[in-house]
Amino acid sequence: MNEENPKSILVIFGATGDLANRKLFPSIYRLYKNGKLSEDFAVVGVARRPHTNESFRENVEQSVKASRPDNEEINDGFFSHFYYQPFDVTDLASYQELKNLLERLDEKHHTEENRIFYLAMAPNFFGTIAENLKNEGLTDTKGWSRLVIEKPFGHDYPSAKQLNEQIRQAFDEEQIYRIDHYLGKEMVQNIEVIRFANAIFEPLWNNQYIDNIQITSSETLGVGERGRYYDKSGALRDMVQNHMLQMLALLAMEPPIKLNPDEIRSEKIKVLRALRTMTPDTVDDYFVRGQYGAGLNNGEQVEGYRDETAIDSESNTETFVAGKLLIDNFRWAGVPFYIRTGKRMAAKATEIVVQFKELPMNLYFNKGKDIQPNLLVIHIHPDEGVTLHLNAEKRGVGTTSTPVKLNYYSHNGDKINTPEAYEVLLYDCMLGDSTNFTHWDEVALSWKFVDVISQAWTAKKANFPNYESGSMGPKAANELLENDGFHWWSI
Ligand SMILES: NC(=O)C1=CN([C@@H]2O[C@H](COP(=O)(O)OP(=O)(O)OC[C@H]3O[C@@H](n4cnc5c(N)ncnc54)[C@H](OP(=O)(O)O)[C@@H]3O)[C@@H](O)[C@H]2O)C=CC1
Ligand SMILES: O=C1O[C@H](COP(=O)(O)O)[C@@H](O)[C@H](O)[C@H]1O
Repeated sequence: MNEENPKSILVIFGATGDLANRKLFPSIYRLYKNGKLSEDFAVVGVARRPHTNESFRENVEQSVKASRPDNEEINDGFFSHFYYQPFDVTDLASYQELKNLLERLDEKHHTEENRIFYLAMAPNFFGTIAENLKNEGLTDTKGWSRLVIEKPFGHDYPSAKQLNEQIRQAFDEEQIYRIDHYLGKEMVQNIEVIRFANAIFEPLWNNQYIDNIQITSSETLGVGERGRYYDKSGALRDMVQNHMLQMLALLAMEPPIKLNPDEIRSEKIKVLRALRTMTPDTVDDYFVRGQYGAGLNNGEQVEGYRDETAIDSESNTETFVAGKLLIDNFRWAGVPFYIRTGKRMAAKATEIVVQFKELPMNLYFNKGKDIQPNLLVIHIHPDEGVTLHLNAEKRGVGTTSTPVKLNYYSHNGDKINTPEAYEVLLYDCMLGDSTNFTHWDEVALSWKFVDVISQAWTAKKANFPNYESGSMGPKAANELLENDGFHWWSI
């Protein structure tokens, strides 16, 4: 295999759906345009709707064009790699037809019988598709076969375990690529580089020098069209179980002995194992839940969660979570990791703030007044970069200090050239690099941590709604930090 230009057929189950159209087709195009796909590739879309290759290619073209604001000319050759097969995943006959098609395309596109099966479909189909692919011989090729699975991977630990066992009947762990799109974000991948490639941070990266770490992922959008899924999920399962815990693990893990998937995972897993587990009685001391009411979103009046489409008018589902997590190991004992995520908040931003401890004694500057703590801010989205907050002399005012910021932005505002998370992850999968996908052990530990909290919350009805749309969440989320003498740094 050519490492730079992998040869494979990508089969997208759910090719007429939202994810395929908004994320996958534009990402495949970017890989093509950036020279990361060889000419030896094919994409086969499958779903029930009756498309021909031509009408499917028109759809792909529309979706790619919608993602390119600059009206650029798109080479027609790109679309000629796309094929469509009407397919019902529950009908075994469809798999034989697909097998025949893939064999023909292998010949035509020289794809060496390498296959990626991307399940962009409702999760209740994941197990069935995996089993049928194996039983009908689609994975029995001279090349490699990989399975990409979208979230949610289960609803809790028992359902995730059951799903995993079903999939493992057909695919080995090394063939399974569980997507967490946050792991494809440039600045999430940068966490390791910032930590392990800078002599100035790693010696300070522990409970002697760090006061607390804050991870915020706030959204301005509400639940939108996804009410049916979301009302059964909530922010804890939708964001905390996966994205938030993954970012925490990257921030807290020990340096891996090698930068390979197994070593990195093994360090992340140790962090998840060291998380202090909640009990039903302690959940309220460490976690805050919220649900948005009506309010303002970008200056416009918006309705509350319970009035949104497909949401129960008495829904107990949380659209906001804040939590204080403790990692009971040598490096992090006593350092709170605060997380917060929610919908319909004041800003769309994902940001990590590392707050360093104050100096033991302020000898010279701002005598008698507070000096600002040093902060390292990792901007994940929409800004991508790092800001270091320091104190410097206030010009011409002798021993008075003033806060200063050192900024590094990784893209110079040129968003179009920042790779999309899906583009990065698809390419990794084509290369067989599973570093930025979640291993079953990580998924299992994350569910076990989260399940205690969700069980406690299901058992006790909340007093919802408890935060206004357009705010930064319920008051209790601020109190969580204030009780420890901290506050959320604004994002
Ligand atoms: N959309 C997003 O931004 C995100 C989505 N995800 C996950 O990705 C997956 C897909 O989501 P999304 O694209 O939004 O879902 P959609 O509902 O938009 O798409 C579902 C797709 O499945 C196809 N489908 C449904 N039933 C069958 C069947 N029996 N046989 C064959 N095809 C079928 C549909 O096509 P047809 O009707 O033509 O059969 C459609 O292409 C889900 O697991 C979701 O949780 C994860 C993160 C973000
Ligand atoms: O996985 C999900 O993530 C999005 C937020 O992703 P981002 O890249 O825009 O930060 C969230 O809206 C969605 O509910 C959740 O399923």
